[in-house]
Amino acid sequence: MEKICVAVRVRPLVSSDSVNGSFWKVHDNRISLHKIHGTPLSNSSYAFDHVFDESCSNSSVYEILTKDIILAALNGFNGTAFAYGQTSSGKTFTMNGCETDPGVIPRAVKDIFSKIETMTEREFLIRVSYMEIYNEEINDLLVVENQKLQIHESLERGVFVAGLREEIVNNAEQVLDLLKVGEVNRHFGETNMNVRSSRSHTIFRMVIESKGKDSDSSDDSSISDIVRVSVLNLVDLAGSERIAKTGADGVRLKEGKYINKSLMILGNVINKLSEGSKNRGHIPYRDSKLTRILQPALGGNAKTSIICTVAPEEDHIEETKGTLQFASRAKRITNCVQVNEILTDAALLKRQQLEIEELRKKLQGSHAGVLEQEVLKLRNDLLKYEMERGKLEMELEEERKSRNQWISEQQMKIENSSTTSFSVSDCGTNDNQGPRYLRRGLIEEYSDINSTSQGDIFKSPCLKTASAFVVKRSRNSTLPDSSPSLPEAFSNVADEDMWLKMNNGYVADLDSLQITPTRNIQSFPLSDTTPGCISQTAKYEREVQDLRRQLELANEKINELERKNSEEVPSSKQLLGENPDNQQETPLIQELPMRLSEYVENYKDSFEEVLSVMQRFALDGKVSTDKMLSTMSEIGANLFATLESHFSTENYAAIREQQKEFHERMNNLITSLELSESSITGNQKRTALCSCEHKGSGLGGETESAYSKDALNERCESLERELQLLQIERDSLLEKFSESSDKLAIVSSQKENALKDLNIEVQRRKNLEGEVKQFTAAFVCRQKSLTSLRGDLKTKIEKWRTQTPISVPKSFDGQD
Ligand SMILES: Nc1ncnc2c1ncn2[C@@H]1O[C@H](COP(=O)(O)OP(=O)(O)OP(=O)(O)O)[C@@H](O)[C@H]1O
Repeated sequence: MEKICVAVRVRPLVSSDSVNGSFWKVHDNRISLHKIHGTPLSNSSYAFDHVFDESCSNSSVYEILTKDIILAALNGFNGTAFAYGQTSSGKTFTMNGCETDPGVIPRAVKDIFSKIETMTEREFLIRVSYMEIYNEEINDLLVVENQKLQIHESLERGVFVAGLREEIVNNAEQVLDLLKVGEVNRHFGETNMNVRSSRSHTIFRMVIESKGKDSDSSDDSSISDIVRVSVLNLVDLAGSERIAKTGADGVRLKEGKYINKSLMILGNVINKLSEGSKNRGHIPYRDSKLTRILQPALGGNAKTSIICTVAPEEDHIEETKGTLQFASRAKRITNCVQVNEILTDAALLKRQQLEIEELRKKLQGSHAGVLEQEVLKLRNDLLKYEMERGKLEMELEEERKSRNQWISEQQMKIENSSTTSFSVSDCGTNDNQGPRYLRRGLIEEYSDINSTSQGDIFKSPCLKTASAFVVKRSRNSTLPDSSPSLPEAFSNVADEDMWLKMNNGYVADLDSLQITPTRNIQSFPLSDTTPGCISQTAKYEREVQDLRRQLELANEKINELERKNSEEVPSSKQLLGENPDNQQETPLIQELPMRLSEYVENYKDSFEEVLSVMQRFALDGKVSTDKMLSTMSEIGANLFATLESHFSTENYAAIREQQKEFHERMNNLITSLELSESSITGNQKRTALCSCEHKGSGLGGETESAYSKDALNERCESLERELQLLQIERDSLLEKFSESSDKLAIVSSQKENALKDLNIEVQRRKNLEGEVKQFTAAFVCRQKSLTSLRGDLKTKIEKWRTQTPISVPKSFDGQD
């Protein structure tokens, strides 16, 4: 922001008006109105940037006031210097000067060219135009025909006078010559106040274009393609005038009115501008052509200096005061000054290339490629981990399956072992003399038992229970003498198993039987330190012992019944013998023990076969406890039915009642046994699970499995841990992948934007190239037409010279 530089210049006294001398005194940059004898008047002192007194030369005015603006114009700043003041105050003298003291304009012209010569690093193109605003019409002072030109405005050129001739000049002389031409065409008129009064506002304009000279360096060349374009306006305004003083009439009066009107509008513009940006409101630039053309100089982009010329005479005090007030207001105006640079097509192209290069660098700088590679690597890693994870999951699944299978097998075994824990009396003897033998067995299914011939099945109440042992009579073999005798009872099942293990399954007491263990002897852990396991096992053992006791009681009952039965048989026989109706049954009753014995003997093998089948089914897991029990009940019922058919006596009816009662009791006992078994089974399952989970708790044949199960568990846990780690790693990778994807998306969008910009720039470049071609073609065409016109003009001049006796002025000679 830069304030307008305002100076006041006091014209020397004109001889005819200088009787009373100057009423204005100049001191430094202050001008004051004095009385005739030098007494200062109040409220009549004005200060400005510069005040030039009467003795000041044009040289000083130029040097102090306008030289900087002129030189700034060479560096790309717009500049305006104009003279304002009443008529005959010395404006034209200041701007144009005289031969002995050239004014601002000729000095500026000379200075510009002399300065250009020193600025060897740049090359200049200077165009000059000269116009006047006469009666509010714009005339071209360099081309007489160009009258009443119009003002236009465009983005590229701003406000400009269309059709105004602009001469390209190479030196000061050329310009001065043009000035002379303009002076010839300018409107002057004689008034009472000035014999050569300017009747128009003149604007001498120099358009200075410059650019750095070409250099080898690419950077310098890009700078050199930046063209500075500045407009220097040197304005000589027409002076305000009072009609009464000037005595103007007719044309002069009309001129005067236009002059005053335009000056008044200029004053208004200055007033508005001096009010500051907040209060200025609308600036009436368009109210006159003068203000319109000077718009950039007034509050716009230009360095502006105003020289206000005043007449020192007493007669012009009021006009001088008006001028000083105008100057005071102008002093408050601030312009926004900046270098005007435009880009040539080449510069534009180079700048675009630079921008493209910058975009490329930006793209490279964004590490898009690196990120893409990183993302690719992460994707590969992720894929690899996913594959590994899948593999591990499959392995884990297999491990789980095998573990579950193992556990179910173990549970099944445990269940089987528990569901068949009941006692069996030795069915292989019919003399009731054999030892009571407590045994646990494995019986699960008896699916084919029904298909077996019922007649071949040993139908005995004893078969309600089953043994895990194949019991065979070793008819032709003798047991070793060293066979141990079976203890009456075991404290627990483990002891029992241990005993069997140690004695290879042979029992000396069962001298007529060979007992072969058909299962792996399974035991429950003695060394199980798990409290839950201990308690469960102990409970289980207690329940088993209770059941054993109950069964022993039941067996005793059965024995007793059988004994009673045998005692009753003689009396029955007696009864049968006395009763002739029963004669047919007597031999049967008499033969009963023998036949029963035979019966038992005959079906012994069948019974063993049944047991064998049951044993096999049990081992194959085909027999359920329910089915086994129901089959046994059926066998028992058949046996009773057989006995009933043989002993249909009243006594036997009582025995039968007792047997029925026994049968019911047995059923009840079996029911309670089943309930206890299911309870035990549940406990055993839990016990087994506890045992499995407890490291090192396996015993006997199961120890290895237990250890392998532990290993499996450890392996599973390890795999699960690895899986968790992999999942964490995978999540981390996914997170990284997500972040990278986000970055990639951003970079991609940047890349897309950059590419879009690139395309736009390329398109712009193409358009510009097209425009350059068009302009070049138009320029060539124009040059051709110019050459043609010059040729015609030359011909005409030659013709004119030859035809007219008047000598043609030299200035029209030649190319001009
Ligand atoms: N500083 C000066 N030194 C010597 N003579 C001057 C000076 N200023 C003006 N004059 C003379 O005063 C006369 C009027 O000056 P000039 O024509 O420059 O006034 P003007 O302001 O341009 O008038 P107008 O507005 O009517 O054109 C001229 O004869 C001029 O030579």
